[in-house]
Amino acid sequence: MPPALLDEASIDARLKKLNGWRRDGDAIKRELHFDSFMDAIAFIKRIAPLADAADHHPELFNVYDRVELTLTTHDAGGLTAKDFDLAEAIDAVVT
Ligand SMILES: C[C@H](O)[C@H](O)[C@H]1CNC2=NC(N)=NC(=O)C2=N1
Repeated sequence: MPPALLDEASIDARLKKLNGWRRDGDAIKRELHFDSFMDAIAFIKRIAPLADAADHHPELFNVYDRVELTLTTHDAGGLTAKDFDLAEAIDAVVT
Protein backbone atom coordinates (compact mmCIF):
# COMPACT_ATOMS: atom_id res chain seq x y z
CA MET A 1 0.00 0.00 0.00
CA PRO A 2 1.79 3.21 -1.09
CA PRO A 3 1.82 6.16 1.33
CA ALA A 4 -0.88 8.79 0.82
CA LEU A 5 -0.22 11.70 -1.53
CA LEU A 6 -0.16 15.05 0.27
CA ASP A 7 -2.57 17.81 -0.68
CA GLU A 8 -1.27 21.24 -1.72
CA ALA A 9 -1.83 22.81 1.70
CA SER A 10 0.16 20.05 3.40
CA ILE A 11 2.96 20.30 0.83
CA ASP A 12 3.21 24.07 1.36
CA ALA A 13 3.17 23.71 5.14
CA ARG A 14 5.89 21.07 5.19
CA LEU A 15 8.03 22.82 2.57
CA LYS A 16 8.18 25.90 4.80
CA LYS A 17 9.87 23.84 7.53
CA LEU A 18 12.73 22.73 5.24
CA ASN A 19 16.00 24.52 4.52
CA GLY A 20 16.69 25.40 0.92
CA TRP A 21 14.29 22.94 -0.70
CA ARG A 22 12.05 24.00 -3.56
CA ARG A 23 8.97 22.44 -5.14
CA ASP A 24 9.43 21.01 -8.63
CA GLY A 25 6.14 19.46 -9.74
CA ASP A 26 5.75 16.09 -8.08
CA ALA A 27 9.13 16.43 -6.35
CA ILE A 28 11.15 18.66 -4.03
CA LYS A 29 14.73 19.58 -4.77
CA ARG A 30 17.70 20.96 -2.88
CA GLU A 31 21.06 21.96 -4.36
CA LEU A 32 24.20 22.03 -2.19
CA HIS A 33 27.69 23.30 -2.87
CA PHE A 34 30.76 21.96 -1.09
CA ASP A 35 34.41 22.99 -0.81
CA SER A 36 35.56 20.06 -2.90
CA PHE A 37 34.47 16.99 -4.81
CA MET A 38 35.49 14.80 -1.88
CA ASP A 39 33.36 16.89 0.51
CA ALA A 40 30.42 16.45 -1.86
CA ILE A 41 30.94 12.69 -1.90
CA ALA A 42 31.33 12.63 1.89
CA PHE A 43 27.94 14.34 2.16
CA ILE A 44 26.37 11.69 -0.05
CA LYS A 45 27.93 9.03 2.15
CA ARG A 46 26.52 10.78 5.23
CA ILE A 47 22.95 10.80 3.94
CA ALA A 48 22.97 7.31 2.42
CA PRO A 49 22.23 5.57 5.74
CA LEU A 50 19.38 7.99 6.42
CA ALA A 51 17.78 7.03 3.12
CA ASP A 52 18.32 3.35 3.68
CA ALA A 53 16.92 3.48 7.21
CA ALA A 54 13.82 5.23 5.85
CA ASP A 55 13.67 2.87 2.85
CA HIS A 56 13.17 6.06 0.88
CA HIS A 57 15.83 7.13 -1.60
CA PRO A 58 16.60 10.48 -3.18
CA GLU A 59 17.61 10.93 -6.78
CA LEU A 60 21.20 12.15 -6.52
CA PHE A 61 23.04 14.34 -9.02
CA ASN A 62 26.69 15.20 -8.45
CA VAL A 63 29.20 17.08 -10.52
CA TYR A 64 32.44 18.29 -8.88
CA ASP A 65 31.45 20.24 -5.70
CA ARG A 66 27.69 20.24 -6.37
CA VAL A 67 25.06 17.80 -5.16
CA GLU A 68 21.42 18.08 -6.16
CA LEU A 69 18.88 16.03 -4.26
CA THR A 70 15.45 15.23 -5.64
CA LEU A 71 12.76 13.60 -3.51
CA THR A 72 9.49 12.15 -4.68
CA THR A 73 7.62 8.97 -3.73
CA HIS A 74 7.76 6.76 -6.79
CA ASP A 75 5.30 4.21 -5.33
CA ALA A 76 2.67 6.94 -4.90
CA GLY A 77 3.49 8.99 -7.98
CA GLY A 78 4.03 12.22 -6.10
CA LEU A 79 4.87 13.89 -2.80
CA THR A 80 4.15 12.10 0.47
CA ALA A 81 5.18 12.50 4.10
CA LYS A 82 8.14 10.18 3.41
CA ASP A 83 9.69 12.83 1.16
CA PHE A 84 9.45 15.55 3.78
CA ASP A 85 10.49 13.28 6.64
CA LEU A 86 13.69 12.37 4.77
CA ALA A 87 14.28 15.98 3.69
CA GLU A 88 14.11 17.04 7.36
CA ALA A 89 16.54 14.28 8.32
CA ILE A 90 18.93 15.40 5.56
CA ASP A 91 18.65 19.05 6.64
CA ALA A 92 19.68 17.98 10.14
CA VAL A 93 23.03 16.65 8.88
CA VAL A 94 23.88 19.58 6.61
CA THR A 95 26.49 21.68 8.41
C1 LIG B 1 10.48 -1.96 -2.09
C2 LIG B 1 10.92 -0.61 -1.52
O1 LIG B 1 10.40 -0.47 -0.21
C3 LIG B 1 10.33 0.51 -2.36
O2 LIG B 1 10.71 0.32 -3.71
C4 LIG B 1 10.82 1.89 -1.87
C5 LIG B 1 12.31 2.07 -2.03
N1 LIG B 1 12.69 3.49 -2.01
C6 LIG B 1 11.86 4.44 -2.47
N2 LIG B 1 12.29 5.71 -2.64
C7 LIG B 1 11.48 6.65 -3.16
N3 LIG B 1 11.94 7.90 -3.34
N4 LIG B 1 10.23 6.35 -3.51
C8 LIG B 1 9.69 5.14 -3.37
O3 LIG B 1 8.52 4.92 -3.69
C9 LIG B 1 10.52 4.10 -2.80
N5 LIG B 1 10.07 2.88 -2.60
